[in-house]
Amino acid sequence: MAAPGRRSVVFVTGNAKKLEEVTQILGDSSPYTLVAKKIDLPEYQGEPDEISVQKCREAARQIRGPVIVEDTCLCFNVGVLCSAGITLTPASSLCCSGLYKLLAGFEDKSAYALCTFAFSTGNPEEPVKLFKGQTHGVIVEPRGPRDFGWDPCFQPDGYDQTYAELPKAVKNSISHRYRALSELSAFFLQSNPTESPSVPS
Ligand SMILES: O=c1nc[nH]c2c1ncn2[C@H]1C[C@H](O)[C@@H](COP(=O)(O)OP(=O)(O)OP(=O)(O)O)O1
Ligand SMILES: [Mg+2]
Repeated sequence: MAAPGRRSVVFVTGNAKKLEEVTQILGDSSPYTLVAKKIDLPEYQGEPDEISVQKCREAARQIRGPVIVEDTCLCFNVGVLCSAGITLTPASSLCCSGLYKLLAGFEDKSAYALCTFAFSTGNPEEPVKLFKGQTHGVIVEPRGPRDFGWDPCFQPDGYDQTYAELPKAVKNSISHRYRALSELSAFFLQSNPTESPSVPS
């Protein structure tokens, strides 16, 4: 239930761990309330921006109103295979140890997690807005709990623990998702309340 005076917007995701983190990061002080809707959206292919726009348009079509989606990619910096780096979406197609082995032959184990939130007003004529966050790190042999995707094999720069080993509060204060959510929150804070997203409660 949305707090009085606070705007609500539907967040479409099929990933419970993602939703859990988003809820923790936003806390009580966020300028909007997310109303979660569990829908498995298609896994689009393409550049991260394109994927997010397509995903958001489809979510808006289904919800018929203002909607947010989020897409996360793990991007590798190995320049040898492809100058633009390789992007795997979704990372679930590769288990964590597979991910490490994939890079075994490469000296460059650097990578970054890229999170993109996409917002649609629900009007298909209006452009989808994107809000992005990146966290740089290295791919390591998996360490820590294996309950969230590639967390055990991503070690953020400046830390000697993987995302999976770090306390949740620490991951949530440096993560790709945290950074992208800061951008999204700034947008909602700035946006004119009369034009801001709202859904019937
Ligand atoms: O912080 C993260 N730490 C580790 N792994 C993560 C994280 N965030 C996403 N992931 C995994 C889940 C999925 O295997 C892939 C992204 O795919 P992605 O399409 O964004 O997520 P999803 O399909 O699970 O949920 P959704 O319904 O929101 O599309 O990377
Ligand atoms: Mg997905």
